[in-house]
Amino acid sequence: MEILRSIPEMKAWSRQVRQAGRTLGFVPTMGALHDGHLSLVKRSRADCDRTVVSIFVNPKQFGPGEDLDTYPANWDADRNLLEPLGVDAVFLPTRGDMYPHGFQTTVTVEDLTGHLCGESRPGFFEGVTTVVLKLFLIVQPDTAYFGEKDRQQLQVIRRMVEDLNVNVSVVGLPIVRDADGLAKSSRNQYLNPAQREIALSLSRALEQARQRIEAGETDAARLRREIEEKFALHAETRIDYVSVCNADTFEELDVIQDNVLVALAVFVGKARLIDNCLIERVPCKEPC
Ligand SMILES: Nc1ncnc2c1ncn2[C@@H]1O[C@H](COP(=O)(O)OP(=O)(O)OP(=O)(O)O)[C@@H](O)[C@H]1O
Ligand SMILES: CC(C)(CO)[C@@H](O)C(=O)[O-]
Ligand code: BAL
Repeated sequence: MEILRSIPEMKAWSRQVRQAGRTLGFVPTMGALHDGHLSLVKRSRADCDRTVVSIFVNPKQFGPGEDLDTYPANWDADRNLLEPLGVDAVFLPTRGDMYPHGFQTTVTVEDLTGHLCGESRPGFFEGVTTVVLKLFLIVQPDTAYFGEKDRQQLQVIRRMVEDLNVNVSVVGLPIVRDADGLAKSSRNQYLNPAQREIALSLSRALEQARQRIEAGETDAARLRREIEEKFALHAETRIDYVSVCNADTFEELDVIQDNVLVALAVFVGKARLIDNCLIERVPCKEPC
């Protein structure tokens, strides 16, 4: 497994892959890897001749007071997870190389970022799209892999790729969970055992919401309220948002309809956790 620490090294490696006529899959991450990341890597390995993973904790997507300085990092553990999977290269750029003195360009995707995480984390998606476009231009992959846990991020990146004619296919992959339902997340490392138990409320609330929708609930406001009430029970939780929205535009719904996303962001202790559930078809009210 090649360890590429500079942008010129990464570009040269990628050029060789392309010149040899091989396809290149890319998995961008912020490290502290878990089975969610590894599912993206495995899919890239299955689809592409070569796979590169980047690990870069991107300061531009963290707001003031967020956890940039404490974000979990463990390069040795990450390396031990990636090597046995047959990853060909890991790109580990430095902050100074990615954002040298004088850097002043930002990529903005407009409407899609006005909801959910974009609304509660101002500047977050500009940080994400700016770094992802930079990474795409440096790595020059054929295909890039992202998780549905960050569904809004996935759709924002798809929009950017479409709008800017970026020559990368974007693949979204399902949320990987622990056996008890908790969505894998690097920030789960912040949770103590009691908080981890409380964090299960996210996936449980989403599962109950799915059941309510499948049983015919159409009132989005009532469903939001029911979910919010579940979290009111826990002193250690603070809701960032509860959304019942269109899964592609992220506009809030009044009446639940096909392609609905129920999405949550909740602080458990200092960990801000997100999770979601997509329901493509809701039951018909009238005979259909
Ligand atoms: N549970 C998961 N299932 C599938 N993909 C995931 C999962 N968790 C993260 N990913 C994906 O891995 C990629 C890198 O994400 P990132 O490094 O931010 O990890 P994370 O666990 O989401 O971190 P955080 O705890 O900060 O939210 C993203 O495309 C993200 O959607
Ligand atoms: C896509 C990404 C690697 C950009 O920093 C990050 O937002 C993430 O890990 O989801
Ligand atoms: N997976 C999203 C990265 C972040 O929360 O900054």
